[in-house]
Amino acid sequence: MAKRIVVALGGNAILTDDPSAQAQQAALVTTAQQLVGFLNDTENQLVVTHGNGPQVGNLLLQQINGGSAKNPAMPLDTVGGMTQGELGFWLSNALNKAFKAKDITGDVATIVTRTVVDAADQAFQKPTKPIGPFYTETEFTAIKNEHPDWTLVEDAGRGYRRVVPSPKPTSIVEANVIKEIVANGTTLVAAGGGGIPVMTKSDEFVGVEAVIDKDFSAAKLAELVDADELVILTAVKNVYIHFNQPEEQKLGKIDVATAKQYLAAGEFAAGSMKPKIEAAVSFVEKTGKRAVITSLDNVENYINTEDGTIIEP
Ligand SMILES: Nc1ncnc2c1ncn2[C@@H]1O[C@H](COP(=O)(O)OP(=O)(O)O)[C@@H](O)[C@H]1O
Ligand SMILES: NC(=O)OP(=O)(O)O
Repeated sequence: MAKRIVVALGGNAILTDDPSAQAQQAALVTTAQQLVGFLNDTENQLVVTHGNGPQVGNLLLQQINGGSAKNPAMPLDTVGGMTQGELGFWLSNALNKAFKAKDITGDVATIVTRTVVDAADQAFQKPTKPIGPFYTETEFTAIKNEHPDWTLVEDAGRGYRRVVPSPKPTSIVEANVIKEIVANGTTLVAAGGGGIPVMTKSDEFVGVEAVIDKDFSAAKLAELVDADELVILTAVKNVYIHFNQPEEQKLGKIDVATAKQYLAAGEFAAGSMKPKIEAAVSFVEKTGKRAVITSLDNVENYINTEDGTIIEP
């Protein structure tokens, strides 16, 4: 049966060890070859969202370091929009290439997307979203002096990283347009980097300096475009409980109540698997449809065998 699918792409879909434009585009070519598996059923409709944490942080640094009075650094929301263009361009090219290789007809497009957030969101008081590069201890000290207003955190023994507020999406401005376009069979890249955060002020949209979690935006978008399935693609084929412990246990098909129990029991790491489960739970509860968490490498296998972590109503 034909499905409308919203996919959220994790960092490993785009960025390898090499942050050059060439390497990121090469990674996306492979990613797109895997993504088009979702179009094996030619009636399926596909919307792809993606992260932008490394890209938005890197681009912001280029702005700050290269800025001048005549060529000022742009604010974070605008830089987020710039990464939608950057990654949407690369991903559109990669999808067109994969379509050609598999004789898939249809158009590909990227839509600059604004995601509405709430000014009262507590996330503005506590930055949590890592962006840009990792810093060594020495770099950390220098950067703290240079940018005393930045919040930097230690990230799982891998170094220090700047963090910015990551409010929850309450709505997506372009959702109706996205729904209309995807319903007509165009494969869309949308809400990249979680969407550009905006608030409404006096009936106008204004940008907000934040980076929204793409898994939450994907869930919100999937809900608003009446998707049949939310697919969150990351580096692991399955979600685990007791992850990385001797008694770790792979999760296959589970119901949403069980997912919520595991969430409450603290089974999923904050900043990595927890937001994915929360996003999946939100979509399943709001729509009665299912959400899937699996790896890019497993897309074909998931489509054929339903192997992966599936959260059902
Ligand atoms: N309970 C868990 N089950 C599976 N993976 C987990 C779990 N907790 C943390 N992880 C880690 O979370 C990672 C996914 O989060 P992250 O790398 O932030 O996602 P993204 O793909 O969006 O960049 C997995 O690759 C895995 O290493
Ligand atoms: N915006 C966002 O969630 O980006 P990452 O997935 O790259 O952190």
